[in-house]
Amino acid sequence: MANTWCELQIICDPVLEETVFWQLEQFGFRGMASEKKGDFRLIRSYLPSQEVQAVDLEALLQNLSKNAKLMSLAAPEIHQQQLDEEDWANSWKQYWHPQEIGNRVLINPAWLPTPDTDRIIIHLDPGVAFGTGNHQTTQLCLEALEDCINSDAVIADIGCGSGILSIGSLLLGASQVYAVDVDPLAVQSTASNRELNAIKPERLIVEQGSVERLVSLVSAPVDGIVCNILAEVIIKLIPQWNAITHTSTWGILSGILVNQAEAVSDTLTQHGWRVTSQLQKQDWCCLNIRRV
Ligand SMILES: C[S@@+](CC[C@H](N)C(=O)[O-])C[C@H]1O[C@@H](n2cnc3c(N)ncnc32)[C@H](O)[C@@H]1O
Repeated sequence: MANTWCELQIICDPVLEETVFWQLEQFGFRGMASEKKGDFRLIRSYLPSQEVQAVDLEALLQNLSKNAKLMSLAAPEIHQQQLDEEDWANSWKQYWHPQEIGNRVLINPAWLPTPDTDRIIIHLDPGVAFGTGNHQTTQLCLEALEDCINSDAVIADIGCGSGILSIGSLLLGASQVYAVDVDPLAVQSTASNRELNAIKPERLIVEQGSVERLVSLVSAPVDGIVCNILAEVIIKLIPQWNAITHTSTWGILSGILVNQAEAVSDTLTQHGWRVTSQLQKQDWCCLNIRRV
């Protein structure tokens, strides 16, 4: 007899999206996917039926309505259905499937079997954190990492999200990564993905915070920086980077729209960095940089 899955569909105000993700994760739901539905968001999430206890589900529904009420928003609309293994797999495939990135990396959702491939596999359960590999900015960073990483490199991942770039760096040959994120949920997600990829905690150190946290964390200047955050945030962080880098540290920056690249480049120049090359996917670009 096939396993069955519980699919929860939640239609809510976009403002509630993060709260809903958080609540679902607390309850143990996996693989959240969200899409636009008119002025609302439709969030789908899944849990094996045998793990669903009626009493917990009721508590989840009450929490979601309470949160909406506190923010004076309409209560989310919730639908639940059972899917058999095959239906679940089919519905899931629309949103999450193994994804090849660049020449060497494959992102595999944690709940799918490990594919037979020569590529480096990053096992990932992004939970609520950003970094599934679906976004162009993450893809650009992973592609750039393929060319930059040399063995023994120590790297700082600023804004680690799910930990995708930290884990990618280590699997591509880096010796150690210091990862930080201002969002505690991202820190949690990076730590659980570290475990999923059987990476020792001393090789991937993850803490809540930003560059100021790295200043006290790193024992020596890092060889590389990856930072996929929005351009305006990157511009604010650049002046702090000299405290954690040496004179030939390289960097990979994304989250930058093509028309923002010049402003980022100008700030880099003012602080002793230069752009060595630029990659682009649709409206997004990725800057390869080096300290001079
Ligand atoms: C676009 S996501 C990138 C996630 C992942 N590194 C990737 O490439 O897919 C940006 C992340 O940066 C974090 N963040 C935003 N501002 C930050 C800051 N000033 N310092 C550190 N992290 C920050 C966010 O919480 C978010 O997790």
